[in-house]
Amino acid sequence: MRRSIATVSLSGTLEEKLRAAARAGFDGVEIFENDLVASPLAPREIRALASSLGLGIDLYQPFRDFGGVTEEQLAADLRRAEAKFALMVELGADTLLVCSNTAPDAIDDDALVAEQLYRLAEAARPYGVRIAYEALAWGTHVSTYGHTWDLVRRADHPGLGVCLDSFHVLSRGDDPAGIRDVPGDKIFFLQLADAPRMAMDVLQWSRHHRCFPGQGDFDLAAFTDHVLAAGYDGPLSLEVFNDVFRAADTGRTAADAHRSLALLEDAVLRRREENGDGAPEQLVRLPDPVPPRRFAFVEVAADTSATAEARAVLEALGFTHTRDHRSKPVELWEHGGTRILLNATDPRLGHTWDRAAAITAVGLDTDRPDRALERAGALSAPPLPRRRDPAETDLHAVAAPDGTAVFFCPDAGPGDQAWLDDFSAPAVHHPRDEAGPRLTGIDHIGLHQPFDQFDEAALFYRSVLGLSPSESTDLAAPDGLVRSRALVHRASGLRIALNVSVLGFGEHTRAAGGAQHIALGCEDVFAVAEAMRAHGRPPLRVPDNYYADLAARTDLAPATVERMRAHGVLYDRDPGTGAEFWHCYTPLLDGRLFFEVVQRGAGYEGFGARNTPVRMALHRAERDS
Ligand SMILES: O=C(O)c1ccc(O)c(O)c1
Ligand SMILES: [Mg+2]
Repeated sequence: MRRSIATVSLSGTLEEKLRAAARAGFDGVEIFENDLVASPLAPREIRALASSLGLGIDLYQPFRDFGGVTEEQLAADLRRAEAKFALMVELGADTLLVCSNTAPDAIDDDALVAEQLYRLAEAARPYGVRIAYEALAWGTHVSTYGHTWDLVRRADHPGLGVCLDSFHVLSRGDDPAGIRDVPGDKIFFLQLADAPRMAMDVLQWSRHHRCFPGQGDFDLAAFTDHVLAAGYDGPLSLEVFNDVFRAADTGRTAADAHRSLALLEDAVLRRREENGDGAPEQLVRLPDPVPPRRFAFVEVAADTSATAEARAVLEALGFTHTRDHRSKPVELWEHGGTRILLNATDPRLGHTWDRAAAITAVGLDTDRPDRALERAGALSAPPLPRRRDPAETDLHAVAAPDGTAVFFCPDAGPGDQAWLDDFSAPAVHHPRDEAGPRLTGIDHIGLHQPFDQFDEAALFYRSVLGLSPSESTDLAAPDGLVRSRALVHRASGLRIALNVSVLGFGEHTRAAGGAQHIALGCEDVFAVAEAMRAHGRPPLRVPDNYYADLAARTDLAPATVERMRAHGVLYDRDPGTGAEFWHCYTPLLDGRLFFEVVQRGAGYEGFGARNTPVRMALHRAERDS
């Protein structure tokens, strides 16, 4: 379908916004009055610029506080409207969004509002302008789409219809299914915004926390499906008021926005097919997601100064340096099927990331790397150019928003990873099942995100890899709130945890790229901790206070708590199922990266988040010492 975006959703000047929207692939824009008023460009020049960029101006907005006013006020409003209609003719915009009245003294009289809307539509007619009437969730008397439709029906003017905005409908908990009863040709415009669930004043929620579809908690596929079922075939237009996007890079946000609509269209299409409803042909299908099976590897870049320590820690965790890359200074470290690549000298080798990061790449075992790449491309994540020798495996990779390279590794079954041939034959022969504690694989990775890329990153992993996001939680770190959100592939158990400093500053921002981590699964966390100690790299020591609290709030036996204390093992339990979780941490490597060792009891789905503030305080103390 036609894809549009309101200029309020992007940072920058009007001109920058238009250019970014066009570059991201949008067909049209909603022009916000503020953006136009502040622009040095004349309306005709804006129209010409938009047109040269291939953008239509699908809507002009907002026209506020109309309807339910005195006759005297109405005269002033109609005069104000005439000026906007004339402006819209210059702009080449034919739809004006009129918001429901939010003035405290608005008159609660439907007959009066309907009559005034009729007069407005009648005044717009000579200009070729139509009126799309939108219920703001905080409108004084008109706050629901059902009410706007009543009024529009009552006014009965061909140039008057409703504008549906998903935020205003879903934030109030209104049932969107009733939209199906509105005639499609009376739905003049559709605005889409998602939002995280928040218990707060709806105006503040709307003005600061909207996000793109797929980034929040609303079911926008169902919402959009209702609107299409009503017969609407106009633009899908994003209208997102968001404090972070207002400050973020315009081009990135536009690309993120466009990706969200591609994902939404695909979700609506699949939903309609599942329900046996016909899918309108304007809906574009994405290539199916290719489920990742497991982490093939995680690549860690360590500055030369940190490589010796990185090696020592990997050894203490039970890894063996088995092979070297044939053309790059990359070491392969293995423990059974768990693999870490240590990029020992040049962290930027062959990749294009633009910021120092401890985890520079992840490899995912996938059935069909070609299809995974195709889906990524359809979601505006183009293949990453790579330097490689002709003889080397042509691994497909895309860049995540923070620059982490995501490799799709062909996986024809255990032991058949072609990319391993790019490494020397094993230098030393290692028996497959060494004595010592067993790691069971990479349980998850934790990627700290730049302040303005958190929602974008979550949508990237969700859409490109088909992972399911959890709700985000805020954790009180020693120098600021850290927001955390997990993305999980339910069938394979592949997990990625994203973190961000909520206010954009704090220890994790000062340290280049923030602290990232690799969590290794095991069957016996105490045995791994013991082996780490034996190798001179014991887990971080956890304060006694933690264990005193643990003993007080759980029924763990004193001897068990003492054993945890002795090994630096932390604990969590799912309050619902009682499933348990044990974990311990290494110190920070190079101030940027740590390893975690986790033991998941059956059915435990979390990450021990309640212990994260303790861990952050420990790492901070260590860094400051
Ligand atoms: O927050 C507002 O005032 C506002 C204005 C125009 C809209 O379309 C909207 O959804 C909200
Ligand atoms: Mg709106």
